[in-house]
Amino acid sequence: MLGYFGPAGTFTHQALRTISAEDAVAFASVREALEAVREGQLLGAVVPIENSVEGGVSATLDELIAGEPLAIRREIVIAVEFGLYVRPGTQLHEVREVLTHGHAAAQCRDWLALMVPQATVTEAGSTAGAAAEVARPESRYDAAVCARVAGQLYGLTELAYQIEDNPGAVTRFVEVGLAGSVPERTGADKTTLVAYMREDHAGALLEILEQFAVRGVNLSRIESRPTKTTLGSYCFSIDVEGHLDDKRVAEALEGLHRVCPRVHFLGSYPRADGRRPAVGYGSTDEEFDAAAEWVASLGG
Ligand SMILES: O=C(O)C(=O)Cc1ccccc1
Repeated sequence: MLGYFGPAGTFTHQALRTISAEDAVAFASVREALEAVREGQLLGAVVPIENSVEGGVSATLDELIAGEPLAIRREIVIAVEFGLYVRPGTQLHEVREVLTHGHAAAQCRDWLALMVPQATVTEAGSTAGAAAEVARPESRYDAAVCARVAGQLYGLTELAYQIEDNPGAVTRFVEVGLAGSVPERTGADKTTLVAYMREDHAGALLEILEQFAVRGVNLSRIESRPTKTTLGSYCFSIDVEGHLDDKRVAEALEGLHRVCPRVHFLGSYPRADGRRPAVGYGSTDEEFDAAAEWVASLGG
């Protein structure tokens, strides 16, 4: 069975529904969902990882870095549209307390400031959790910013829809399982990894980037995250275009292993958009093989 960052009605739940119609278990936090995968209670879990407006979801990136190895085996990208939902009867001018997930608040900041300037916005665990809370008659919160399905599910009234400041925003979710088997290469894949930087070393970040650049590997995301040991100590969470079975990617990983004190491989998996990377000259598998054969032949 799969788990997801819930409760029912979250955007993560919607993402999960695009890949599975079977029953799934909701968890109140990304940590709890991933912990259940680590403990073997679930086949996998769907969690948010990146938003086109807000960037990486730090709770997920941090959880993937910490603890027992987990691996991403699929990505799901969905459009996110938000609405403002209240208990039946509440009018817009009566909304004083808004509850929602931090990413939703950030994506609707301008609209909320303009349309409910009198309101205070409080962060909830999730958008659907906020809707469930607002649905309680005695709740101190007047409105939730959430998906339309969540508003409906918890019996709320829609005061406004598509209140996001950046129309067309998408969120990327990943299905995570125990590390071990890597999905087969499709030719349109992504690989996620975490590289730790050598400390007190000039050019350490450049050294990491070089490993990809010289092998023609394009990056689709790179974010620094604190290692949580000392102030100023960082690692990099990176998505690259390609699969572990692509020679250029495998060689880049070997290079990282030589120049970084620690590298975590977090999975190779098919891209949601099916886009194949443009592999520049000198970076195809055939060219890597031909080069290796040539070097092997030199000794006679
Ligand atoms: O709270 C939710 O519904 C989530 O799944 C997390 C989230 C919040 C805002 C945008 C995308 C995902």
